[in-house]
Amino acid sequence: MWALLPLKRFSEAKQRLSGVLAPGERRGLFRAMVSDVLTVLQSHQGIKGVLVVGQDFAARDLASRFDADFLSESSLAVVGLNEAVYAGIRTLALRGIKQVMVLHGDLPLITHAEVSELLDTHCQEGQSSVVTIAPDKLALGTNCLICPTDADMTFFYGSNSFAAHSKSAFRAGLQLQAISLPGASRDIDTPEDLQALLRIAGDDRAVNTMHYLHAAGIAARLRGSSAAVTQDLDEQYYRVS
Ligand SMILES: Nc1nc2c(ncn2[C@@H]2O[C@H](COP(=O)(O)OP(=O)(O)OP(=O)(O)O)[C@@H](O)[C@H]2O)c(=O)[nH]1
Ligand SMILES: O=C(O)[C@H](O)COP(=O)(O)O
Repeated sequence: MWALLPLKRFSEAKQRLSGVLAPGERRGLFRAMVSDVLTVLQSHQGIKGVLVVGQDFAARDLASRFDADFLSESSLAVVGLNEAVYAGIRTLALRGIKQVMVLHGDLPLITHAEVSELLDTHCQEGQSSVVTIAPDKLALGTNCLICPTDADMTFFYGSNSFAAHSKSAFRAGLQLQAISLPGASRDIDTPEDLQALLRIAGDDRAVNTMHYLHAAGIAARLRGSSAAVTQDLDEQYYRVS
């Protein structure tokens, strides 16, 4: 099992946080969140390697710091996230890697135990015919997805991608499993997500991200902001197949 981490140009990352973060802060936060994800992946025995598919030097640099392989999008004729994911999976397939976990860089709360749970769930169901998805907290997006690298999957990252990937798995003749993972379900897209992160992070979760948010003064600024309305969603555990 390899992990595939698509990363867009750092200067363009996290646009939805533009209202509360300066451009440099968005880059800094993105870098810290990706570092948290790479820390978990690199220390996990079940993940044999990580391939970063990226667009700029910042992504290449981060990949090399975490001993991940790097695939430059400029060397490929691809446009956008879905084509980048497809190209990354093809690259892994050509190397003889059979299974891939695609995940996003904005999941600083993902834990080692959650990766284990995702892998165990996927592996116990005959890996070659199953797609396993850990969606976001509203079960709309696709935060982590495991599939065989030779699966005939079309990718639909964007709005409502969880439903679209479920259909894609069905069309490819694969069984879909969905698993709710509290940390991995919390991608950090909006100011409200950042507020929630500041409330719930702790222990050994999101270490780089929390350090950055405090060091850059963002935590203090956001905590003082009365504008943000925060609403915690149930972190209820569910599993469907
Ligand atoms: N390699 C690659 N990764 C991408 C591309 N577009 C998005 N990503 C990555 O895919 C994940 C989801 O991306 P988006 O939701 O589009 O962007 P975001 O930066 O998380 O948030 P917004 O800018 O607020 O939309 C992030 O980890 C991005 O870095 C792309 O064109 N190429
Ligand atoms: O399909 C998805 O899950 C989205 O492309 C993920 O990105 P976001 O959660 O950062 O919007």
